Amino acid sequence: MKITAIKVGKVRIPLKKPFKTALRTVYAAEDIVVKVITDEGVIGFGSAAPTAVITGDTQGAIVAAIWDCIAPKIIGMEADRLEELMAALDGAAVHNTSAKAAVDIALYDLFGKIHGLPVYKLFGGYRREVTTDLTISVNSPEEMVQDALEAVAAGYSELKIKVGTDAELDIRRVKAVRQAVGPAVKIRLDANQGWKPKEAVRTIRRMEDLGLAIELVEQPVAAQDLEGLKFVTDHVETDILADEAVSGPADAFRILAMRAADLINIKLMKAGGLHNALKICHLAETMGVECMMGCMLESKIGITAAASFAAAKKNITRADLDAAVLLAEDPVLGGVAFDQNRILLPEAPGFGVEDVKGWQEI
Ligand SMILES: C[C@H](N)C(=O)N[C@H](CCC(=O)O)C(=O)O
Ligand SMILES: [Mg+2]
Repeated sequence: MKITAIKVGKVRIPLKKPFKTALRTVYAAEDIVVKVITDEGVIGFGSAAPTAVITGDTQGAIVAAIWDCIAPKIIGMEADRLEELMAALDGAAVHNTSAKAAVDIALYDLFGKIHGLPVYKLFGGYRREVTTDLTISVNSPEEMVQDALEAVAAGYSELKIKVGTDAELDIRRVKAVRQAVGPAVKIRLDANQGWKPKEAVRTIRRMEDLGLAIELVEQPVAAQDLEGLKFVTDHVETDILADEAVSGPADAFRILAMRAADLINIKLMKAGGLHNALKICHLAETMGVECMMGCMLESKIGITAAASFAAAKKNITRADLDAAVLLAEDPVLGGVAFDQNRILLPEAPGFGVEDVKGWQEI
């Protein structure tokens, strides 16, 4: 079965409320949706989330990379020659990880559909469901307490609290949330690069002294500052998770070799898709480092792909795959189902994605 066409479109999905981090404020997910089509009419669906402040990829850049570099390589290839397809994808351009992720996701969806296998089984089938946290945007302590209480009432037992705008205020934010939700709720923090290394150590140690029981702190310092990240990891008790510091397997290798972080956050948009996520996961497992599966602000296509991978692999012990529930609408037909904090994997072939409502071809 040959790949005969790649179609690219976009879909804009408003958020239930603004999503605020130390890096950006977002009001809508602006997904790029890709359809890889075969001569027998089978369609693989993929998607990309333009997150320029993290990956450098804008909507325009993603579309251009697919049209100019990836599509000319992929069209005409056999749809089930995955190894050759992934080599073509990686060789099509350097960087451009979101464009590669969109096509990689579509190719795995296609492969699963051709062979009648859900992708979570294809990658190892370790679990049939994944538990996700819910992210609390960085706001005033009062607003964050309100959001945290609503999240717990909605069934979330793990909260990812955004911090990183002001270390003193961050301590008050986390203290207020901990007091409000009680000791049973797991709290992880994401500073999105907002602190300097010594400031991060001071802040995390203060939280430790206050007994705030923080499970982990994600990306406390600038993405490129690996020495700073290691300094923080070496000087606090709390686990440190590398996010923006790890895009692809080569970054993961460097961080693992340096022992610069205790945990790694894999995201398909940073890694360039599932085939590179697999390399990161196995590198980390080899070094005894567990991974979280994370996401950008993306539609249920990307979340289904990420959840399929998280479910498949034993070494992925945490999931931050809440993007689809932060959206006010769900235009994707098929894919994962949500039951409070549980993400249930589809048993349909591929990712079980059938169509996307409101998809506008570019
Ligand atoms: C949506 C997810 N829970 C999350 O927080 N991801 C962020 C980046 C998302 C974005 O800015 O689009 C992260 O882990 O840093
Ligand atoms: Mg993060």
